Amino acid sequence: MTPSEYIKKVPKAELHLHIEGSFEPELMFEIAQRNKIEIPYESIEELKKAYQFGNLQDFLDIYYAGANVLIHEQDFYDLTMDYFKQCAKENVVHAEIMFDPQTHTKRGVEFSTVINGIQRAREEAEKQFGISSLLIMSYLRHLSEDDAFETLQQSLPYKHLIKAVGLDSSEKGNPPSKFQKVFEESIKEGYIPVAHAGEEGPAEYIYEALDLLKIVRIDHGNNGLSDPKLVERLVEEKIGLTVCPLSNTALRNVDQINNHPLKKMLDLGLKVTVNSDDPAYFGGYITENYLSCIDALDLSLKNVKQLVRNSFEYSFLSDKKKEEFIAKI
Ligand code: HPA
Ligand SMILES: [Zn+2]
Repeated sequence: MTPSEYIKKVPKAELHLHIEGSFEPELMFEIAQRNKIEIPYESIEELKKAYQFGNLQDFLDIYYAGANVLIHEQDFYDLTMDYFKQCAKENVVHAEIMFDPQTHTKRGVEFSTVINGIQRAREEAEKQFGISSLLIMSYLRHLSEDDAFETLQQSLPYKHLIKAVGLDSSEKGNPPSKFQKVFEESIKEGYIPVAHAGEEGPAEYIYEALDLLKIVRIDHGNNGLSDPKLVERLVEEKIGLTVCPLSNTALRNVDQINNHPLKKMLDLGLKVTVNSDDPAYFGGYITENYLSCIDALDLSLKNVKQLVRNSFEYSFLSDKKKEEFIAKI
């Protein structure tokens, strides 16, 4: 079997997916219409043409604007259900989904509206497709730590539905150290800590995420490669890295897919996984991310099997569940 044939069929897990980043233009237009919200594009085609990004901030501006049309519980259900339908098509059997409450609460949408819509879709996906999932509540790092504390408070009635906390949005100038206290408190509440680090920011931010936020998995982490001592530590401490190849090229953190460091990271013994990040904006869901790398980096079947295995190994599933899934790959 070729690596491409294998990846299309094998059951896999996705560990880095922003639900707001899976908002396809078709659904965005539909929801905008039913909520009577104007979007500044004439058509789906015109909107898609705007998806040209020079950096992370260019993307975030469009991503937050797109999320503006999400108002009702049903909107969050539809958004999440669309993602699960795609998972079912691609044989993604487990998904660890990030959501950004502040993107919505800042606009006056209740925390409960967001999480109830997402939760209903999770239950439906489990029932309809047998897909397992968990939630990572991500704090927006361009906002203040006090703001993140408020979000932590709002989440507490729903603690049983949320597995982990994350840190996303504009990385440069918003180091992990800014959120040390809220992560400490989040851990006390029982949330597992993860953070975006080393996507655009320096290796120093990865050290901060490890040492100050006590994170157990890093989202992206590419820029850690600039520091051999850090690489050694990440390997030794078995820190999972949720790498997102098509995101990296779309946001110009990597100039072209042929130069993506995924293979190098694997060869160094880093615990890398492949993920889609914001698939509606970056040109492909998880299978497409794998296929691009298989093609451009000439990944072997052994490489791809390792990546799929890592996607379960570095998930937040119980050891028993991990074993059950890994037995099927
Ligand atoms: O790729 C990303 N990076 C940082 N923050 C984000 N929020 C959504 N997607 C991203
Ligand atoms: Zn991300």
